Amino acid sequence: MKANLERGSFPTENIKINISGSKSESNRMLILQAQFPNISIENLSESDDTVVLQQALKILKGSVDIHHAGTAMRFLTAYFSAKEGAEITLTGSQRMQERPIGVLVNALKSLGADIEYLKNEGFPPLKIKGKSLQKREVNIEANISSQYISALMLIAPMLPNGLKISLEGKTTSIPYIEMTLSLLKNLGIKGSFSNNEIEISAAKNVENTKLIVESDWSSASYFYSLVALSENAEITLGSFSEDSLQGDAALVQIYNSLGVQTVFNSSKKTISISKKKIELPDSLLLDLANTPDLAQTIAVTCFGLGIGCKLTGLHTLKIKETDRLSALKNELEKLGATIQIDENSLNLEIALQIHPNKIIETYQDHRMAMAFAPLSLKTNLTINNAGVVSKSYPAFWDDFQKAGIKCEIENS
Ligand SMILES: O=C(O)C1=C[C@@H](OP(=O)(O)O)[C@@H](O)[C@H](O)C1
Ligand SMILES: C=C(OP(=O)(O)O)C(=O)O
Repeated sequence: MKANLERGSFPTENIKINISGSKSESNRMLILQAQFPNISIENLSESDDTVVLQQALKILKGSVDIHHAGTAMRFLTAYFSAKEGAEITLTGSQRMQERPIGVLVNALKSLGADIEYLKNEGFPPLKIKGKSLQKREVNIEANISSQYISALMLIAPMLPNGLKISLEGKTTSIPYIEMTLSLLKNLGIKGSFSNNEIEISAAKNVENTKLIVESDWSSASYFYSLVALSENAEITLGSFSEDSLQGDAALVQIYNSLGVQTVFNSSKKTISISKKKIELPDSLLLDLANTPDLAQTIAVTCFGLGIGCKLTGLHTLKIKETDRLSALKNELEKLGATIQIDENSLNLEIALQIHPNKIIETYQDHRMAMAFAPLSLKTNLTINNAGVVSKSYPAFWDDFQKAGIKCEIENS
């Protein structure tokens, strides 16, 4: 499937788009609901990553293919390890088999888990035999992926004595750890996170609780980019609130410096984002270690605006759906950008023009497709394998068209 995007101006009248639930919140809540079936969940994410996790939680024995879903892979590895009677082979896409999981597997093994590598040491597929994990203390390297830490936190209530997790090195993607802690606390489970130490209590049951998933701020980023690249547009997005659990709500501040103003309507749970005329910086300097999923959106917005950016804290990007730093460099260069990357940063220079009619490759990464789409306000472009968006945002192309973007979807 290809998306052919025709250069067009984004209309100024108010458009309302409802974005589905956050995949990060949804996938945590599903793991908690598997432990506490009296929890109900509203506004669950429609993402492939959530659907695949929900399906996997229905079985206790057999084989599960979680495709490209990182959180599902990491959370299920921990969950099945601690689930007595589980006998599961956990595998995923070719790329998933290249995304490291050794740090989490070692931590679980040190707690007593029975996990075997079926191909390469340190990587999926895994064979897991669930059992009661008796130990209560674990050390883990914290600078590779916060998902390993959230995975341990999510199973802590299942352990007889809860869990004390000591984090080693510089912790990355911290807001995702805080999100996990907040969700546990919402259920009345005791927990704390300070000075590189996390403690979570055991819990046999929790009160009947309705959890409402806030919509996905990472998905909202593509509309922020659209508004930033427009002449004069306003768009209303639901359902969002000012006290989000998602670190990517940092968009509000980041895009403010790119000329996008956000107004919260707390009674309707919506945000209205609109273009305001400001003097743009020549170059934007940002550390994205807390918000790695925004890196592609921001780099492409800066390129489209004709400003530079220096983005740091990007050391986790190489092990995501693709090597996102190389993918960004390749595709932005096609469009005329001058860009340097290293292990953890990206430097984009000011571009004076954008080459038209280019074909953007997506590297099986949903965020490559969605991050480049708003550039259609500046040039004609084609996005290859545009269906990748379903990993986090299946309705993306429909919503994009609803927003007034001229887009022809070619099924091939
Ligand atoms: O816990 C989560 O829901 C996530 C954590 C982040 O990963 P890392 O901690 O690996 O950076 C983020 O990139 C991913 O999309 C979702
Ligand atoms: C990195 C991502 O997801 P995951 O690691 O869960 O596959 C993402 O959605 O950008």
